Amino acid sequence: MKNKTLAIVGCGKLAQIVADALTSGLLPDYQLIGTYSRTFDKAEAIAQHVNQSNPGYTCTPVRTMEDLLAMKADYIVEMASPAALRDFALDALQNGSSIVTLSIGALADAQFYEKIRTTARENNTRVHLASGSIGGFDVMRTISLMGDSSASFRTEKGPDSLKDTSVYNESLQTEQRTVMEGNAAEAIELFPTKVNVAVAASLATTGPKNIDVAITSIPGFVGDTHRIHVENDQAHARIEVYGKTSDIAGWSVVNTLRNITAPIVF
Ligand SMILES: NC(=O)C1=CN([C@@H]2O[C@H](COP(=O)(O)OP(=O)(O)OC[C@H]3O[C@@H](n4cnc5c(N)ncnc54)[C@H](OP(=O)(O)O)[C@@H]3O)[C@@H](O)[C@H]2O)C=CC1
Ligand SMILES: O=C([O-])CC(=O)C(=O)O
Repeated sequence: MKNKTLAIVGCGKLAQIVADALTSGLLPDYQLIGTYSRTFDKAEAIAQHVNQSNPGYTCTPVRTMEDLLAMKADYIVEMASPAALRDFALDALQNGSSIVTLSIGALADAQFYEKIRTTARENNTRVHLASGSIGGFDVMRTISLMGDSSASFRTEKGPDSLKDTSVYNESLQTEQRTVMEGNAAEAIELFPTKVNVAVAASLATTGPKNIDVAITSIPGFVGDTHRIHVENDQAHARIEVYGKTSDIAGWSVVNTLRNITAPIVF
């Protein structure tokens, strides 16, 4: 039975994975009621896709964020960018919509994080951080809860995925190089849409300014490998996730939505 309403912000590649999960029956508890994207045609394409797959289904593409908020969906799935999450999240939470987000980088800003936390609590809404291209939040949180811990985050990627960034130059096509070293707050500043995972791991462990982050470019490498290491004097965990594409991040949204309504929760 469809007892939760859903809206999507950001109708790109990963939104298509969620739309396909809806039409293939993997999200039976949700009714997609609205879509919004910077480019209206993309919001329309996702809405048409779900409407056509199920006669009688009504998902409405909208032209503004205000129109989407007015739908008061139970859950808004954000798959646009950290900047987009910053723009609408507080209004959505005040308006009674909970959020499932992939653009966790926005929460590296401690003041924004705190505003989100208090607004969600005051309005009885929640923000679900999808595991995205990593995972293991449970063990990261558990070890961090136990007491003094340290955490590191290492990413290996191919040079092509850095092409639209300030660290890119042609020499990366032939030379392996660590293009960024610092913490997660610095990483998301340098790569505003590409290292949500580093911020997510930091929030689950020692915080954006206290996790040691390095990003290495490897010639010819396809996809991303993320390695997280968290430890205290009692426990020690290593999490390694390889994604050939970012599809795993779209699927993690499907998994998060299923967990929200599941009788047995992982
Ligand atoms: N946590 C994680 O592991 C991961 C997180 N991500 C996050 O997910 C986001 C989406 O990824 P992906 O689907 O691959 O990217 P795409 O570029 O394919 O899709 C993003 C869509 O969002 C739209 N959009 C961008 N900004 C806004 C805005 N302010 N308001 C409304 N719509 C907007 C885009 O614009 P338009 O409609 O004009 O095309 C585009 O259609 C990434 O930007 C990143 O922040 C991605 C991968 C992994
Ligand atoms: O897909 C990935 O490997 C990571 C990514 O884009 C992000 O964290 O935003």
